[in-house]
Amino acid sequence: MEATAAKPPLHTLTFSSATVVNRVFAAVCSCAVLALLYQDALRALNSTTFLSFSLSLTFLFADLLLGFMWATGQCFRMRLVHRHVFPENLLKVTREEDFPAMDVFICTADPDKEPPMSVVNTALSVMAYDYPAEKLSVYVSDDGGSALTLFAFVEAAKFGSHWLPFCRRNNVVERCPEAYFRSNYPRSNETNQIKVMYESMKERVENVVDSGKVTDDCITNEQERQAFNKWTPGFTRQEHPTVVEVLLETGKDRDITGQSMPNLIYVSRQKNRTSPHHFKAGALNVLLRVSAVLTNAPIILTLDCDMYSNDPQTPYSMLCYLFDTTINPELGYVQFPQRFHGLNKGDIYASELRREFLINSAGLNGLAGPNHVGTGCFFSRRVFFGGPSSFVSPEIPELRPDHVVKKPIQAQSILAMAHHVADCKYEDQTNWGSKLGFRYGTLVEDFYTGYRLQCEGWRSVFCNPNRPAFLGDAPITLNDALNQIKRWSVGLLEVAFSKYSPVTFGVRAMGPIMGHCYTHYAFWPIPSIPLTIYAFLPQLALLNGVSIFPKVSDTWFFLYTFLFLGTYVRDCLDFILSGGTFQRWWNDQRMWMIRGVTSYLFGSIELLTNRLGIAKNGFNLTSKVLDGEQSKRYDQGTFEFGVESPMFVPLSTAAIVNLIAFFGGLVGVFRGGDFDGLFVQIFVAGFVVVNCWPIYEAMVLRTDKGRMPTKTTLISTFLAWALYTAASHTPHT
Ligand SMILES: O=c1ccn([C@@H]2O[C@H](COP(=O)(O)OP(=O)(O)O[C@H]3O[C@H](CO)[C@@H](O)[C@H](O)[C@H]3O)[C@@H](O)[C@H]2O)c(=O)[nH]1
Ligand SMILES: [Mn+2]
Repeated sequence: MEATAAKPPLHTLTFSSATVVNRVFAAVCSCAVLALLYQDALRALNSTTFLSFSLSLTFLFADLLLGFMWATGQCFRMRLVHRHVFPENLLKVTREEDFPAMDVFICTADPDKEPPMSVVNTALSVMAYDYPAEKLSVYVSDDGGSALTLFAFVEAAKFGSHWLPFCRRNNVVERCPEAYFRSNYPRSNETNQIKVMYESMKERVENVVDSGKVTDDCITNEQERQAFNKWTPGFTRQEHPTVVEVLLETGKDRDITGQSMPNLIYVSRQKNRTSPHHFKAGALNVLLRVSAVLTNAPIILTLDCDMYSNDPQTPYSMLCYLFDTTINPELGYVQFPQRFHGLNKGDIYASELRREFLINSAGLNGLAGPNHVGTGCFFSRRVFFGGPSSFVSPEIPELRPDHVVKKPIQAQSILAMAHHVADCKYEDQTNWGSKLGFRYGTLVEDFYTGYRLQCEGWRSVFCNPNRPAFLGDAPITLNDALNQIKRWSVGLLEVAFSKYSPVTFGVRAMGPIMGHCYTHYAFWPIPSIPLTIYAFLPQLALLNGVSIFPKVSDTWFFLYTFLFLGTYVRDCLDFILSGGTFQRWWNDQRMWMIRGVTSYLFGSIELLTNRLGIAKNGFNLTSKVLDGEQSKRYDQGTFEFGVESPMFVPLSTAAIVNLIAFFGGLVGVFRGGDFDGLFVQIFVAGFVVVNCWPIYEAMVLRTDKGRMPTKTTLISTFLAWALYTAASHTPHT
């Protein structure tokens, strides 16, 4: 200890005094929630009619679920800490020669939804890291099996030999070329030259992508020809052999100044229709094995194809945790948050997911560490082979994390082995996906894998520097945004209802606090039930003059007010104190309600149909293509409906029912109705109406292509009418 004390710190940890406030608040609110449930139960017991009995029971159930989500959500706030890293001290305690080697994994799956140029930009941004090039390898996994993507990378390798030295020489911070040229970069001869070079590469790539094939005149040498020859006529996305192309080899390939380039390797694993490929988790496991054979770096960085590096110094921050001797040897991964570029001012679709990606992750930082979010995460390779003290050996010694690669990556035997481990039958009868590597069985492989690693005893750290380490694309249409959340909902519920459910297995393995944090996420879509109930029932009752909540003059009314204000104000404060804006918070709470009757609901239904064996949906990629008109509307903060999505139906039905109920309720009260008894319902309907403004606009006022499709409006109006009719025929007594 004495010897290390003299060294400057790499990392500090301080406890936050907010923890005390959080605990007190949680205790007070818990009492209020219990009182609410008691009140619900009391009403059910005292009800005199069947209708009021079933209504009270329904609300008891809804409040129980909301209370459950609220309670598990408090676990994130039980031990707040601040961590700070000092990357500037790194070279004082260690030398660059001692940096560990690093393998970067970039996944892409479809050249139409994920433009190869954007994948290339991500790769270039990490190839240009301030990190010894001979220790850096970038692996690209192409699940789209596309010659177009390979072509883009052939071009990127050539451009990289200019780009990397350019960044170094000029100390460029934006090392993603597209972001650099978008920024206010200094204009000089040199920057103009590199820009011309970039633009011409971009044009070549985009021409090839538009034409859909790599023609002979695009190929410049024999090695390239051999690579593209693998795309024989029978080669399709679903059925093709493995392609491993070493595009750059460190030590051999040099940039224009003669410095070594990092390794750049294109991998498209073998696919056939009969073997399950397990989507991204499957792709990552292939990369784990291929990279083990080729380079076997002890550190692995995983990135989605759109998540480019926004800071060349990021590895330094990561190393501050890794080299800090005061940190647990059980540190398994360092997670950077998902952050996005191009969000509009109000972030109308709440794609920032501030609560999930920033607030909660920061909360977990004082516990066993944040959950894994699929991208921007530095892993120790060892975590994929069993717990800290229970090593699980892979089938062949070449894949062991301590295996040392002695041959150059282009050696015949090495490449042959790489092809072998990328075979689609390779995993049969092995532990891959269950005990080794990324775990299978859910559409949220990231969440599930991180969870299982933490259950095995690995810990993690959350690193959220002021300058975002990575930036990605967020969906710019409502339909895309809702579909993404729907996929997550299905995936999370798959975990929630599996034998490794956090409520049972997780709580046992990690203890109650961490276990309940994971429970909160696994059951993330559950508010769909209370939200759907609250979106329709009080309103339909209101239209029929039936009072279902306490009167304003009743003391229980204070409880409702306290809970509503308490949770809302609290949430808003959390949001703003973490750096968000009021407007974004408002849109965030709106999206929560919208998701409740769309993504969460459809996701839950989809899980149910999956389990019943009726249908099984795959991994629907989120589109990263920008349509000019859509982008424009998005930038103006206008909601994009446009397509006839089934999810829009319950959404607009709820919007219509609430509007009618609100005005119907007001009219009723003016005609001498029971204001005292109906106030809460009128308030709920009014609150929904205020939130639904963009929907009314899209249904009636707008004429652009992003308006609500007329068919959806008609169906929803009919459904609203049907609900109203059904409700008014329900016997009240
Ligand atoms: O069969 C597949 C499907 C997807 N991907 C890749 O997975 C990544 C994420 O896909 P995307 O459509 O962008 O989904 P998102 O919802 O934006 O991704 C979030 O959610 C996913 C789990 O649902 C995680 O894998 C991601 O890391 C996380 O960012 C992309 O790079 C894809 O290329 C594959 O490699 N193979
Ligand atoms: Mn994405």
